[in-house]
Amino acid sequence: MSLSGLFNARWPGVALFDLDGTLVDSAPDLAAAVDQMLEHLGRTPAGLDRVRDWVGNGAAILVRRALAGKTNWEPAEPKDDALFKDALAIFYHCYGQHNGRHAQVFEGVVPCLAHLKALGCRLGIVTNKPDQFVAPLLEQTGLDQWFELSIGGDTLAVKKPDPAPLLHAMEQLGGSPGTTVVIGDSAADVNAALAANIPCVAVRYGYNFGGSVDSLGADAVVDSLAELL
Ligand SMILES: O=C(O)COP(=O)(O)O
Ligand SMILES: [Mg+2]
Repeated sequence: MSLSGLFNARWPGVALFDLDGTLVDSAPDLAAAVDQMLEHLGRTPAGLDRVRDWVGNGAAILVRRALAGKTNWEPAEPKDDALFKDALAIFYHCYGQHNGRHAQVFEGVVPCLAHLKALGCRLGIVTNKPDQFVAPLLEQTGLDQWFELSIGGDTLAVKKPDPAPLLHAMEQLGGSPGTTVVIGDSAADVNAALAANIPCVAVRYGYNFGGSVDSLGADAVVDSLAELL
């Protein structure tokens, strides 16, 4: 379906946005916190380019990947559990200090949100970022004014790619699969949208674990949210 076809059939409806890698380039702050955690544990820092590829499945998996030094982390041995718990606690502490410091709203985001709002759409965020970091980041970046609802990584018992957070947000905002669109940057978003049977737009400028978003099965793929205008 064309982009305009996808949207004209749905608006005014509900738009559910991913946060990290879609609305906000938060990887510099996440990388600073991951590297501080690794250094605290006596390990070599991973650096922004690697950490960017580890973002999108929530903080626990980000920390697992950082400890393993790779995206496809192996399930931890039982002996690693204490290390993982320590590492996660250190990460939360460090990210609490870095969250929002260098984060930038991506180009095209604000005009898109303004346009959808003017059409009467109801806007929500569905992110895997831990709940406690979501509101501070939205306030810091000024994005809080646009959204009626945000679902964080621990609002429900499951995260994307499980469809439940999208379905929950859609229902809260009075939408249905026929009047809702998901906008995200990674396989977690596209797979959640496919499982929820909600159309999905993928952005190319985000993280997506270092891979291309073109073949994930999104209904449309864009280089900027300004293309949705
Ligand atoms: O914390 C993360 O993994 C990022 O979450 P998001 O891409 O779902 O916003
Ligand atoms: Mg994302």
